[in-house]
Order: sequence, then C-alpha cells, then structure tokens
Amino acid sequence: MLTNRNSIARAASAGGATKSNKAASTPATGSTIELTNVSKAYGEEWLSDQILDNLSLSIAPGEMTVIVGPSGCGKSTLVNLLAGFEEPDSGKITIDGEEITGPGKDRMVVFQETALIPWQTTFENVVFGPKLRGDMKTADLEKEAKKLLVKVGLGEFMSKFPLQLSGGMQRRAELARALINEPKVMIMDEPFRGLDAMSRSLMQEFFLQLFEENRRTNVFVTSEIDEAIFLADNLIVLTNKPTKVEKIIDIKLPRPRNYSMLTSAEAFEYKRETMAILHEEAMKSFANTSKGVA
Ligand SMILES: Nc1ncnc2c1ncn2[C@@H]1O[C@H](COP(=O)(O)OP(=O)(O)OP(=O)(O)O)[C@@H](O)[C@H]1O
Repeated sequence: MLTNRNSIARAASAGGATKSNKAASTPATGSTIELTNVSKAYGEEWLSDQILDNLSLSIAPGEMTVIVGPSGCGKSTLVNLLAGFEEPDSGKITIDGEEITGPGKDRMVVFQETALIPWQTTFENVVFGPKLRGDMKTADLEKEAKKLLVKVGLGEFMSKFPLQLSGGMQRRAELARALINEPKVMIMDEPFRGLDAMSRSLMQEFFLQLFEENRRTNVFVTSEIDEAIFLADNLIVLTNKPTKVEKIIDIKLPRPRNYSMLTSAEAFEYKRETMAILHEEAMKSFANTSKGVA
C-alpha cells in the first residue's frame, strides 16, 4: 500500500498497537523519531548545495524503517542528522519528543566502513565504549559482552583481532559493539555493503532475526532494493536532491521472514514500484546534470 509524498511513515499509536505482520508476542522497545521540515545544505551561500528540503517523516517505535533513494541524494546526510553528528539548517528532529542536539548512546550507528579498533581484540572492542564511560560494573560489562558475542556467533573469536575476522564477522562484532549500549534506536548506513553475496544474505537473515527478537526502532539505509524489501516494515523512497520523501511503502510481508517471500507476487509488486520511482528520479538527475553539455 502506498501513501502520499511527505506523509507520515506511521502514526505512532499511543497504545503501541501492532500490525498483523509483526511478531505480535514481541513488544516494541524503541523510540519514536520525528523529522519536521528538515533542510540541510552544504557549502558557502554563493555556492550552496541544497541536500534535504523540508523533509518530514515519522519513524515509529519498534519498526524497521528502511530508506532508499538515488545515489548521492543525501541518505548519509540524513543518518548524520539522526545520529546528531550534524545539525539541520532548519526544521527539527526529536526522539521521544526531545530535540536531538548531538550524539547519544540512545542512538547507535553502524556504518559500511568498519569502525573496529584494529589493535584491540573483538572482546576489547565490544567493551570499549561502556568501559570508557564507566557506566557499567566491570564484571557485569564483561558478562554482557560475552553473552552478546555468543549471540552474534563470535563466541569462539573473542580474542581475535578485527583483521583476523571475515567481513561478515566484523559486521557482527560491530553489531555487538552497538547493542551492548542497549540503544533505543539502531541506525544502519549500508552496513552490509561490500560483503560478498552469500555473506550479505546471511547477515540480512541474522540481522532480521535479532530485530524480530527485540524490536528496537531501526533506521536502515541501503541501495539494494531486495534487501530493503526483505527487511522493511516501512520503505521510505527519497527523491533526488533537494531531497524529500517521495513515497512510503508499507511492506506487509509476514514475520518472521525468509528469503522465499521475496519471490511472492506481493514482493515483486513492491520491487516494481520502488524501481519505477528510483528510475524516474535518476532520469531527472541525469537531465539536470547533462544540461549545458553539448
Ligand atoms: N560534509 C559535507 N560537505 C560538503 N558536501 C557534502 C558533505 N557530506 C555530503 N555532501 C554532499 O551531499 C550530497 C549527499 O551526500 P550523501 O553522502 O548524504 O548521499 P548518499 O545518498 O548517502 O550517497 P550514496 O548513495 O552515494 O551513498 C553529495 O552531493 C555529497 O557530495
């Protein structure tokens, strides 16, 4: 089902009602994020590049909100704003009603590039943040880190250094490193980009299983349409720069999900619709950039 341009991803219902395609037994644990008329430009005024243009969006608690858009439209810019690494020029972003003014451990970000510290073991990487902040007793922290590493399938690899891990294992270590902070929101910026096809699909299944177990609010940016449809509750399709929300597609595939669902007629229709929008936006961008070219 499609909703209109710049409409709201899903009204965050006060009672936290679940949709039929959710694992109804798992309560949502995440936060609500509201973006209201958010604009962002880069560069000096005389040569300013308007990236986001009055973008409004509501990200509902406990849902997997996936963002796709044409290359260079500002997906990572949006991630940086949600993470609090950057500030909007105008408009506002709130989490549970509080304006985001900087990074916080309520929002953990996993990027496509590994951010693991190369000279620390996997275990040391996972405990690093909370240890630095001193916000957990050492014994509890170590117990939790071991539990998480077993959960992400790295129980046997705790004492290995990042470069001794495969790409998929590194991403799982990154997930453990984020999850130890018990964030209310996970923000994922193309986290599986660069993995080979098999590792990527295994990571998608693994990540989905984690999500379906704990139902945190997730914002997941990807350029892979199949990945987007496989993961999403709400698929946000962005326009070209200056970027707005073009469409929000409510992905009604049942949960728990498996890959065979991507071959259904329903999934095919989601894919066709998304590709049509992205193609149209790419053509507009091409037309703009080729203006003046003889
Ligand atoms: N710090 C910055 N300073 C100046 N320009 C920037 C900065 N960050 C991003 N941009 C520009 O903003 C635009 C959007 O970049 P962004 O990385 O957010 O897009 P994206 O949709 O994530 O791209 P891709 O699909 O290639 O990953 C690009 O034109 C980029 O060059």
